[in-house]
Amino acid sequence: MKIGLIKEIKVHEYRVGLTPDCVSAYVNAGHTVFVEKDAGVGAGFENSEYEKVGAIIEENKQKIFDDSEMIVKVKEPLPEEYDFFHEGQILYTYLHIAADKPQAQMLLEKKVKAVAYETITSSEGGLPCLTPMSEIAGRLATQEGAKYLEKPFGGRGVLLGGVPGVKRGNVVIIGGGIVGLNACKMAVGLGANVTVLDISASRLAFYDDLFGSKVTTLFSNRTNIVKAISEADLVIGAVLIPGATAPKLISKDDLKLMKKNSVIVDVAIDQGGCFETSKATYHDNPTYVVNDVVHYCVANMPGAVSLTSTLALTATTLRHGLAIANKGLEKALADDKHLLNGLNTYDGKLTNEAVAKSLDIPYEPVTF
Ligand SMILES: NC(=O)C1=CN([C@@H]2O[C@H](COP(=O)(O)OP(=O)(O)OC[C@H]3O[C@@H](n4cnc5c(N)ncnc54)[C@H](O)[C@@H]3O)[C@@H](O)[C@H]2O)C=CC1
Ligand SMILES: CC(=O)C(=O)O
Ligand SMILES: [Mg+2]
Repeated sequence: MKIGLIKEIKVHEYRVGLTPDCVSAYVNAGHTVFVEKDAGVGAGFENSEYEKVGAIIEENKQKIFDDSEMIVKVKEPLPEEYDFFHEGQILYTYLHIAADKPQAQMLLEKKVKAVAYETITSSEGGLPCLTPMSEIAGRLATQEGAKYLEKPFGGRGVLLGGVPGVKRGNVVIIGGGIVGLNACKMAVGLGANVTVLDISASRLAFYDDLFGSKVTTLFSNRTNIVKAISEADLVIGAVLIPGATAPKLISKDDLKLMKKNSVIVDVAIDQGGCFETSKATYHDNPTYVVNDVVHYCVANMPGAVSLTSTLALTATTLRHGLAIANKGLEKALADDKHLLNGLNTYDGKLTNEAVAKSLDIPYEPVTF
């Protein structure tokens, strides 16, 4: 198969969809890999390293799209990239289309066969190709939250760990999945007072077993959310209903209950965010203020730690990418229901139920 590796164009997105080691695996399996010039530079991989393992470096982005049967990326296509695609092309990347109707329409109109990393499942449960980025985003969420609590960055001037004689900061994590767990580990490590809210009793029990009295667990309901955020210095939004837009759990009015210059990090922003006031920001200007609450809503947080992220991401995406290349997409989907769960659009059909529901577009499952 002919595979095109595209350089990301999102603001301050430095990850790349394939490392030289990944390219080597494709080439050794008999595939041709076109690498857009400098695609890997932001993650520390030079063109020469790709060339050494057999990639063809190409400067002309349109030519790569024209010549490739499968495009491998990290982030969703941006509007400037829509015209590059051709009918029947395979796209293997994060899509997050539940909160991005124009992109969904483009993929449907162009009949792109789009496999989204974030809806691929596994036999052990969970979302294996989202997990590594959620681990990173969770850890970063606490790190960024701690930074924006600093006065020069607009925060209320609170050190999360406190010091002897002065109380610790309060961190509230809404959604205790992978992002939540990793945010929690970092917050506990910093010595903060941590509260985790989730709708899953078993998930809360897991936290209780893991952290004991270091973490307070609460059922995620209106009463508990309102009380928790009113006492918080840092609130981390980390809910997910796979494929769907995030539920809005905190309204603009609710922010008035929060402390002045407290901080929200809405990691769920790529699925639309779980705060009414969240809107996507970029690493070059990551925060804004609403009702005296600092909002950090970067939708590609892992892009900031591009080397760690690229190694973690590609370690999990390579297997399915190789299966698609080796068997052809249709056979790979027929053989693996977990990969089929990753399929979001095919031949003009929206093939993921949760995504279709969020977009109010008919769900048209496909079988192979
Ligand atoms: N901004 C960024 O750069 C990144 C964003 N993400 C996003 O972070 C979000 C979370 O991802 P994961 O932790 O991997 O998902 P996950 O599926 O592991 O965890 C989600 C958790 O939310 C809980 N939940 C669902 N509804 C809830 C509610 N009403 N109240 C409280 N909890 C609720 C679930 O029970 C689950 O435990 C996703 O939207 C994901 O795409 C992930 C990586 C990077
Ligand atoms: C998951 C995601 O959106 C990211 O890593 O950017
Ligand atoms: Mg994202």
